[in-house]
Amino acid sequence: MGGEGATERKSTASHGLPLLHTRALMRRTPANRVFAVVYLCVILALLYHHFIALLHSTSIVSLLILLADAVLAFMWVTTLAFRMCPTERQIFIEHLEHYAKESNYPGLDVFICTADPYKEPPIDVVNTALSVMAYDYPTEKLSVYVSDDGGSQLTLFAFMEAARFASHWLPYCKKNKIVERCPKAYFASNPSWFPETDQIKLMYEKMRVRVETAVKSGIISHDYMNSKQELEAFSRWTDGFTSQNHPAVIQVLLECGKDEDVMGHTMPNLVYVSRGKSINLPHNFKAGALNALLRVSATMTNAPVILTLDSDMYSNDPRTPLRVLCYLLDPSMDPKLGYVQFPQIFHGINKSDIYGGELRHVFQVQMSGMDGLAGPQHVGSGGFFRRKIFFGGPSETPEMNQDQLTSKSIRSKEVLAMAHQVAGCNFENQTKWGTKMGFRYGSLVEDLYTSHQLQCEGWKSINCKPKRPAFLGNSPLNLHDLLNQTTRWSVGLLEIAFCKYSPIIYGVRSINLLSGLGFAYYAFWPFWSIPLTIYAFLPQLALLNSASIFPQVSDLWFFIYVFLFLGAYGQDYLEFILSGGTTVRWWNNQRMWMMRGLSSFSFGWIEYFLKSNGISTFGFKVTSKVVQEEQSKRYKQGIFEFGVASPLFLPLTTAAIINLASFLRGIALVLKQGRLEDLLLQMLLAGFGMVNCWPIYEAMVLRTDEGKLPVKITLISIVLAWALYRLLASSMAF
Ligand SMILES: O=c1ccn([C@@H]2O[C@H](COP(=O)(O)OP(=O)(O)O[C@H]3O[C@H](CO)[C@@H](O)[C@H](O)[C@H]3O)[C@@H](O)[C@H]2O)c(=O)[nH]1
Ligand SMILES: [Mn+2]
Repeated sequence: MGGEGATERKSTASHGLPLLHTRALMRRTPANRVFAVVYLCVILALLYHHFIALLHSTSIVSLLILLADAVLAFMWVTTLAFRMCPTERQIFIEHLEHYAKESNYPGLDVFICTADPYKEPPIDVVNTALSVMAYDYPTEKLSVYVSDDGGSQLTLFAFMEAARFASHWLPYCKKNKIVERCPKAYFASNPSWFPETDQIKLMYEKMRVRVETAVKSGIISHDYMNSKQELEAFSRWTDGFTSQNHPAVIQVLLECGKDEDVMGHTMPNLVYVSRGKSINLPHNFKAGALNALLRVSATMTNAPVILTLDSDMYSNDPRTPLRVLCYLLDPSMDPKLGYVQFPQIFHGINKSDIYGGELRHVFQVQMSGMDGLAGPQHVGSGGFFRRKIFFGGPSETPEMNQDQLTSKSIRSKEVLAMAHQVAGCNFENQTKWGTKMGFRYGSLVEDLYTSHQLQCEGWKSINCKPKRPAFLGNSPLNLHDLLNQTTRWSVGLLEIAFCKYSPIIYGVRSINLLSGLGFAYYAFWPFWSIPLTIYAFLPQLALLNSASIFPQVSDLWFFIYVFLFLGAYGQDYLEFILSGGTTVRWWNNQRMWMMRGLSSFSFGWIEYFLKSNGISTFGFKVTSKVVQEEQSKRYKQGIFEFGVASPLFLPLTTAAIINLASFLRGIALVLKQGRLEDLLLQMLLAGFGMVNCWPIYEAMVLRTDEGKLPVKITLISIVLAWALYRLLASSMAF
């Protein structure tokens, strides 16, 4: 919301220099606070009503409804974190020159993670790397480290190609002041033409074809190797080498001060790292990869500032590091500031965002809310950290000494030997890595888990939300991938909710009450499945059995229900729209919230129990960034993609059938017995469910394309729906 906040009038800081940044509470804050008080009173009244009703007669139905409403009330309380102090900030990059010369800028080490050359095409990872290598930042201060958890020669090969192309691309961008520095995005955007444009485009295309051909065929032609050194690099893929079991491979592809671009300027460092892995040792997924990079980079450049990026999150603005400096170089900044977080913003999402993939609430609304407290959580990508925050709390960590770094070449034997040692699979044994140091182990959602613990140690963070997105990434463009991703998150979030650092116990005490609640909101995300499942099935099953379970229209409590529903939905809608969203996207977003609730969150619970009891090992399944053409066509048209016979769809289809059947039954009851008064709420609910389920009915009966719902799933869910109906009818629940 540009300009919503009343920005501070003051234009100079107390030391007389022009301000680097300002902050202000959003204008909606007082309204949010008043509404919260009113809403809280109504929630309490409803819970009191339930409680009294329970004293008179206890049934499974009344207990379940109480449970659902209690969880809803709890989740509402946690959202206070986002609504009490929503904050906006402004940055003045043009004032930076008053504070520091370029030569005094801190070093910046960029970490890019990739894990699978078939799900994350190496050419895309290369694009991400090129986009940050071309940052408007002093080149000698910039290093890019790529972590390849797939341990793949294909990725190394792609980066050798990238290093060569970079020597043309970087000077081209800087000379022509290109804003779009991710080559793929640049060439797709119909760029303005410069004398060298055609030539550069041809080079890019050649590189792309070589890399893609290598990935397709699995063969890396030696004809492309320019030096003996490059050839030798591949000799480390010996016979026993697998992605899960191999020694560390580190290859310096570009060295600052040694390698030059075609104009004779130095290049930034570019280092390929595939940390050592052993099938007998846990590797802790992305958190493990990032910790290996923390150590490897410490042996080489040890920059005081670190940027983490996912393989698909390319830079969309070359001046992003300067924005961060506006905070880090401000002498009046709170020394506890540990990291600056940019929201994740996605490209390629269809107009109506059918899968709610933009996560607008998280990135555009809630992070601004947390910004007014101790600061937003880290979201895995687009976080600029002070390196020292990974080594202790703000009071324990002095500024790191940069002089200890030798001036040795990062290609020297000593440095490389050290780097290989710290990237080995055994290095972390009996150390504090993952517990007190680096990214923390113990949750599949390592970003939330780590940032929560960092804030508990006293570190603070800032949300940076420039108009032009700093980074652009991929969101799953297929329903099954999206539900799988949410299931993984659910497992990781429950690991946080139930660990000894649970935000609801530890966080609320260590950070502050509201921030703790904000972290709890995410950790307890899978809890949405409880009220959503109850409200998607119970009133409808009661309706099928002709039983009324809600107050009559003439009853005051009827209006309480209506107020609570409209109040929550209305506020949610307003926040979505005020942050720049559209009504259609909001509608789809709430639909996906229900779908996630019924499917992913519930499966997340199951996986979590299996995992925590040692029955199964649920790992980090990387989301695929490749989509088939037909699928992508349907996605662009806004058609839901089912296609596979996945159990993840079963709760959705079963709910769709039950809501439809109960709505029809309700109509019959109204027509035959005139029972609109006592069944209205249930009918409204079933009707609302039906409208939301429309794409499911379509996929069940109307569609013939590959993305329709497999008949098997429809049949199983009919049986399930029937069984549920019979079960409840016979259990005398009503
Ligand atoms: O063993 C692994 C698994 C994954 N990754 C990397 O982790 C990143 C995120 O993986 P992705 O499959 O894209 O997961 P998402 O669910 O899309 O990621 C979101 O959720 C993750 C936590 O679950 C965060 O780490 C991410 O930053 C956040 O974007 C990618 O760059 C992967 O290469 C690894 O490096 N090693
Ligand atoms: Mn991702």
